[in-house]
Amino acid sequence: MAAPGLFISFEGIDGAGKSTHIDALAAAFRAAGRQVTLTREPGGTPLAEKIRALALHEPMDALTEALLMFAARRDHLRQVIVPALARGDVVLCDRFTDATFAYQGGGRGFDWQSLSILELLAQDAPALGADFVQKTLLQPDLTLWFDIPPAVAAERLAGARVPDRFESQPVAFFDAVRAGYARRAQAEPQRFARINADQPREAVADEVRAALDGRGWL
Ligand SMILES: Nc1ncnc2c1ncn2[C@@H]1O[C@H](COP(=O)(O)OP(=O)(O)O)[C@@H](O)[C@H]1O
Ligand SMILES: Cc1cn([C@H]2C[C@H](O)[C@@H](COP(=O)(O)OP(=O)(O)O)O2)c(=O)[nH]c1=O
Repeated sequence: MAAPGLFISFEGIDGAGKSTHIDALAAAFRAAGRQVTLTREPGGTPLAEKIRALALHEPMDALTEALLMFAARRDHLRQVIVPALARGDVVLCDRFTDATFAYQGGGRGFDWQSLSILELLAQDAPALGADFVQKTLLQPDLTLWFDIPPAVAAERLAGARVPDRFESQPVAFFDAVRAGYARRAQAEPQRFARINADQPREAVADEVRAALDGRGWL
C-alpha cells in the first residue's frame, strides 16, 4: 500500500532563508523513495501564479490582498495539494495559510476572525473533490517556522533581489508578521517546529533535520 501523503509547509518572514532548505529536504525524501510535490503560495498553478504577480506588485488594501491569497490557495488546493496528498506524495509547500494570518493578519492588521472564516470558505469541502474527505480544515502535518529577527533578514535581503510589495516593508511590519507566526505556533505547538534561522546554513539545516527525525518520516 502507498504511504499516506505528507504535507509540510515552510514559513517565516522574507529573507529568513527557508527557500535555501526546501530543495535539500525534497532530495532527502526522494532518496528515501518518496514522490515529492514541490510547490509554493501564492502560486503553484497557472491561475494562482497570475494572482501571485498581482498580489506581490499591485497596490491594494488588506481585504483585497487576503481575498486574493485565499483565491490562489483554493485553486492550488484543488489542482495540486489535495490530488498530490491523495496519491501519497510528500507535499513541500513554500508558505500556506499561516502566512495569511501572519502577513495579512499580523502585518496588515486584518481581523483574525474574518481570516478564519475565509479559510473555511476556501476549503469548502464538496467542491474540493471526492478525494477531499477531511472533516476538519486541511493543515500541514508539520510547519517549519524559520524564525529570525527582522533586522537580520533585512540585511540578508539587501541587494539580493529587487524587493516586492512585502519585501519593501519596514522592519516594524516584519515585527508584526513575526508576532503573527508566534501566535499561530503557540496555538498549535504540535504542528509547528520553530527553527532558529539566525545561524549559519549548516546549523539551520541540522535543526530542520532534527525536526524531521523526531517524526520518523525519513
Ligand atoms: N543561514 C544563512 N545565513 C546567511 N545568509 C543566508 C542564510 N540562509 C539564506 N541566506 C541568504 O539570505 C537570502 C534570503 O534567503 P532565502 O532562502 O531566499 O529566504 P526566504 O526564502 O526565506 O525569503 C539569500 O541571499 C540567501 O542566500
Ligand atoms: C502565502 C502568502 C504569502 N504572502 C507574502 C509573503 C511573501 O512576502 C510573498 C511571497 O512569498 P515568498 O514566495 O516567500 O517570496 P520569495 O519567493 O520572494 O521569497 O507573499 C502573504 O502576504 N500572504 C500569504 O498568504
